[in-house]
Amino acid sequence: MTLPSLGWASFFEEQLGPDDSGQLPLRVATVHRSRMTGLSTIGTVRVGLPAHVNTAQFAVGDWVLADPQSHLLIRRLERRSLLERQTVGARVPQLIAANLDTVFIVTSCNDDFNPARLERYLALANEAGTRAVIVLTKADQTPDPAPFLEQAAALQRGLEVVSVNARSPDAVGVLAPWSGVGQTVALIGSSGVGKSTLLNTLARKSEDAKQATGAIREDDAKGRHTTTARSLHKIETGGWIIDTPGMRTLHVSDVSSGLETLFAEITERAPDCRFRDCTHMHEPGCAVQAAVAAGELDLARLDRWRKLHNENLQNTPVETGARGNRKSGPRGKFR
Ligand SMILES: Nc1nc2c(ncn2[C@@H]2O[C@H](COP(=O)(O)OP(=O)(O)OP(=O)(O)O)[C@@H](O)[C@H]2O)c(=O)[nH]1
Ligand SMILES: [Zn+2]
Repeated sequence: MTLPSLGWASFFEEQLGPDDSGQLPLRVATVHRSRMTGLSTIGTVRVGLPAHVNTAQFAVGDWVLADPQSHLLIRRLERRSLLERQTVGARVPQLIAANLDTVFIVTSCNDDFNPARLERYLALANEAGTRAVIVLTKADQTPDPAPFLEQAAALQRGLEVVSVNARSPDAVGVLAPWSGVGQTVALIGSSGVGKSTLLNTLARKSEDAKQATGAIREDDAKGRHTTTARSLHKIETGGWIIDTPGMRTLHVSDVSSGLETLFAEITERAPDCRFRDCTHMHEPGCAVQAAVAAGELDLARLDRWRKLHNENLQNTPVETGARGNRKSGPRGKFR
């Protein structure tokens, strides 16, 4: 395996200083409570963790530098993208996957299809700094997937949407544009939509994937449950795929820029409203309501935007500085 085939790019190379020469770059492949494994040019290795290091600070897909002999962790490189989510009661967000090029938001051509839920996933993917693709599974179980494709495509400007039978090898070809050598994707979506099935179809025929997952399983042989852990799998077409645990409830917080991208047709109109703090509900001179009245904007979509926008405001921590100045933490994808 070469570093570029593992997703290494100039973005990471540029972070190396003179002191880093000779150190071993590793791509984090699995993260457990007290253990991490990484992939490198030499295969799968267990990453040595210094005493003060908590594995919760790492995500599958991270790039780290390690000592070439002992494999002891030296430092993590800056991330190009980071998919994370806030879970109820947790102080810090849960890291889902790092350095992704694409998130496959998986849903199926049946009752699971739910625009409001897909919008939540889209907000998360946008905020992570990755491209989102909607993958509609179970296309073989509906007489016509076209209405699902059409509805999904309307959820965000320029959004790419594909439909597949996740059990068919044809899915590999359909998803190939995002699964080539050096590309990394993550799967997110509700339980039962076909994420595991898709993963198996995409990763099955690759000998490398068998080796990587085989080696990791061996490491876990002493009765530890590893099925819920996320891991990096090799795709037949050369890329890497990260499975994520099913998300039952998905609350949004800290996704303001993700929502702006998602609801561009609403947020772009706001500057034309008469009042700067217009809520687009009943104010005079509201450009958004005018668009609804003119039939250019779907009222249901505006309602869903408001719900997510309010939920995000409510859940996003705002530090209050001296004299009550509102001050938020640093945002953006470089963390
Ligand atoms: N016919 C058909 N069945 C599918 C397709 N995708 C998934 N299935 C079936 O749907 C069921 C659920 O698929 P899974 O892959 O387990 O779903 P999941 O998203 O991984 O679910 P969790 O592991 O609970 O998150 C399985 O019985 C699959 O065989 C598809 O495209 N076509
Ligand atoms: Zn308005």
